[in-house]
Amino acid sequence: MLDSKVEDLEALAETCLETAKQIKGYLASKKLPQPTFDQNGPEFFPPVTPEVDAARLDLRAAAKRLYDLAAGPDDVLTWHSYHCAHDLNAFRYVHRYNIPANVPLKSTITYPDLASKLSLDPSQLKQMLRQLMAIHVFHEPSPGLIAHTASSRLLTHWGVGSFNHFIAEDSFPVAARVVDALDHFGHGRQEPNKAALNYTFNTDKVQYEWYESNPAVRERFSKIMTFMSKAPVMANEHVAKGFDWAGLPEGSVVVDVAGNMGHCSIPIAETNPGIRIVVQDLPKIINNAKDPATSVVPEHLRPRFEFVEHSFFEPQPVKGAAVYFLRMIMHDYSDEYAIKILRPLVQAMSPDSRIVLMDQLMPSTVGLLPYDVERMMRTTDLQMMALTNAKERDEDEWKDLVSRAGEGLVEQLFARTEDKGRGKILGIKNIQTPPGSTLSVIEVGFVDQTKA
Ligand SMILES: C[S@@+](CC[C@H](N)C(=O)[O-])C[C@H]1O[C@@H](n2cnc3c(N)ncnc32)[C@H](O)[C@@H]1O
Repeated sequence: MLDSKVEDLEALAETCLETAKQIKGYLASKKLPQPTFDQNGPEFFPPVTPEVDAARLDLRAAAKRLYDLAAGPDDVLTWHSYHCAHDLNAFRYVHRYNIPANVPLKSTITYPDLASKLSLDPSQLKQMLRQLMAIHVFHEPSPGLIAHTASSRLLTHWGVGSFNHFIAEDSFPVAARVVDALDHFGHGRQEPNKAALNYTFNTDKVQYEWYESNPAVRERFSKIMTFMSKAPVMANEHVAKGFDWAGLPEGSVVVDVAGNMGHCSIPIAETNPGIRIVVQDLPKIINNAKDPATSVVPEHLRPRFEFVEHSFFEPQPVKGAAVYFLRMIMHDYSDEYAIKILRPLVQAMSPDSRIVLMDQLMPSTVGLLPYDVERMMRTTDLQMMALTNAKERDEDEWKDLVSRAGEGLVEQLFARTEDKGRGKILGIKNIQTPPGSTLSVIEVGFVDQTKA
């Protein structure tokens, strides 16, 4: 990984050259296409070896640092921020008026023709699209003619397009109101319905309830979730690798708490034939999950899956499960509410039950992770604040959360054991980050206080 302290222009340029050669050479040796902005190029960077992936991360980090140093200290404060604000605005315009689908894929269109097709003002259309052309989204093969690039073509992709649409239309206005929301509701509020989303849309509903009453947003969000669960950094396959599922006794029950359609438990069930899965979620989701027409669980696994309506704020009906598994749930909630979700689980646990959390593990400071990985994690952290007053957590924050969730409950649970649970607390037993995953697997159970 590129040393986050390197500032020497030549050293950075050398990293760029070395890694560029490594990547180009690898792609050529595998007869894979070279990166291009051309609309006929590949939609996504092809899957490569972990070494080439690491070279890509170094190249991006070095090139970005080189760019920033060459630009000077004022640029990030002035032009960079200026560009970001208006790029997002232009993306919003592009989605609002369905421009990507109306630019021909194999030919070009003039500004007046596209404007007349969509009842837009040709001059404003040109202003907006030319802003995006600077970042390789649409281009003009000759003056006045609009054509797609690889990126603008992807705006019509079900997953990437929905992601970009959600950022521009649904997140950008909310992000702009975070500070206003803090002023309005007060700093450090824990309630998930006193966040910037609530301030922006003047609603008391929490994020998911609000999406329920806005089908277009819900649709975009659910497409993003599906798309992200296929993205290599968040792929379901990592679930099977981060915890010793095979070490659970035959017939063990794993409760996938707020497991949506049960997609994350598929790799667990697939690789561990002795495990039964109970997927819990809200009624509408469970209806879809159960329905063979919409189920995502392969038919041969269905006999080992049970789908149950259950709100995680209520007492947990499955007692003494081997594992209570929560993927991407804690990061939706502030500490106060995350504890309200964890405590019913602790009350249902037996002494050897575990809670397995799968979420981001934030680095303890900045610069410890590859630049782009850290950027993704920090931006997600702020997105959580904007949506529900929540956050991503580092190891100390996870430890603190977990031990508070167990306070006062451990003694009752161990009442029938010889040592009465003396000196035990709910704590972290292990943390693993599967290679290539931005989510870590945090194993929680009863541990000796002295070892926590
Ligand atoms: C970010 S998704 C995570 C889904 C799944 N665990 C995954 O990793 O893909 C959050 C899930 O929490 C569910 N949810 C929201 N509020 C809930 C509640 N009170 N009780 C149970 N599930 C809830 C949503 O329906 C959604 O399926």
